Amino acid sequence: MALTDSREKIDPIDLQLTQLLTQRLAISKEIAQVKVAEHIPLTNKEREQEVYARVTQDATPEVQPYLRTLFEDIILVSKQYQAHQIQLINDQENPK
Ligand SMILES: O=C(O)C(=O)C[C@]1(C(=O)O)C=C[C@@H](O)C=C1
Repeated sequence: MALTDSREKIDPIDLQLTQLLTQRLAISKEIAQVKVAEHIPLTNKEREQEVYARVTQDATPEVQPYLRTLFEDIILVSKQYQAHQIQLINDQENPK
């Protein structure tokens, strides 16, 4: 199969992933707002382990470690986004 054919198959998948990851980040932002309101820590390691277990459970052993790394990165970015949202809320509540 030609390289261009494979790349044409990847492109719509990237678009879907972008849409889904954007939705995921929007939910992450909602969670950040709840965390500020209810004084809950940003990181929940137990929840992260649950996510890794669920997303890898039906995967083949060959791709499992790659999915794990992907989701570690997704959660890392989710937490960076939450930290930024929390900072914005705190700045609004305590203007300098
Ligand atoms: O479930 C939460 O508490 C979240 O903030 C979401 C999320 C995630 O992106 O999946 C992010 C940070 C936590 O450490 C665990 C999970």
